[in-house]
Amino acid sequence: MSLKVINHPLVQHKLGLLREATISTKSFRELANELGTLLTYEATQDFKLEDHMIDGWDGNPITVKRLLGKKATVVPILRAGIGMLDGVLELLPSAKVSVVGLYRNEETLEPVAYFEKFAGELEQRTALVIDPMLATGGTMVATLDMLKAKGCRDIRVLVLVAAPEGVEKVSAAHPDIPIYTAALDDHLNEHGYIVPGLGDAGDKIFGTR
Ligand SMILES: O=P(O)(O)OC[C@H]1O[C@H](OP(=O)(O)OP(=O)(O)O)[C@H](O)[C@@H]1O
Ligand SMILES: O=c1cc[nH]c(=O)[nH]1
Ligand SMILES: [Mg+2]
Repeated sequence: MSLKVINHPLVQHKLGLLREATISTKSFRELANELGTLLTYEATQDFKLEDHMIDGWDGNPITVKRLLGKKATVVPILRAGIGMLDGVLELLPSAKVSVVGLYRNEETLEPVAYFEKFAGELEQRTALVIDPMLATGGTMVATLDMLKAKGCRDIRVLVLVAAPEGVEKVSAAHPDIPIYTAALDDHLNEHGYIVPGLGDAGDKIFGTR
């Protein structure tokens, strides 16, 4: 299993603000995006660099670093993943966006897929899959299955909060894929919600609660 809980003070502070019961839609959106940026910083630590020659300020050539060829795609899982997208694109402004739509059946907790539109050349891209919540893990496993079926091999998962049940399910199905999260929470309640969690992230981001 490759689970990386990001204990950076800024991440933990913002996560604490996000858990507040009376948080406004505006604040939830801002914090979800800011955490998306910070998780992206962590999840791209192994991106490769190459040397590149440029003209420096004084007219002399200098060697600088630049990201090596391999391209990225950000994969928000509708709806709630959209709430982290702007934050991720802050650091990867040229990344293509591959959108998948899945919702969780409220009774069975099984994922239902209803949309997919992937960027091209997925086999050459690093995919950052974003969703605020990893609960039972059904939605994430279905998304990772879809990405691998399209040829994508380098995939990272970025979630704001993960439940142990979800981490186990994803790790069992896709042991090669690292999970970056701000928190590994305690458990799922009888409705499949993460405790302490955030509540319904989609409703909070879209103001539909
Ligand atoms: O790990 P799981 O048990 O599969 O649950 C996690 C999924 O549930 C939520 O989406 P939801 O079904 O509420 O859809 P929404 O984003 O449209 O609100 C959440 O954003 C994840 O996608
Ligand atoms: O805790 C949870 C679980 C699934 N979806 C959410 O939005 N929150
Ligand atoms: Mg929801």
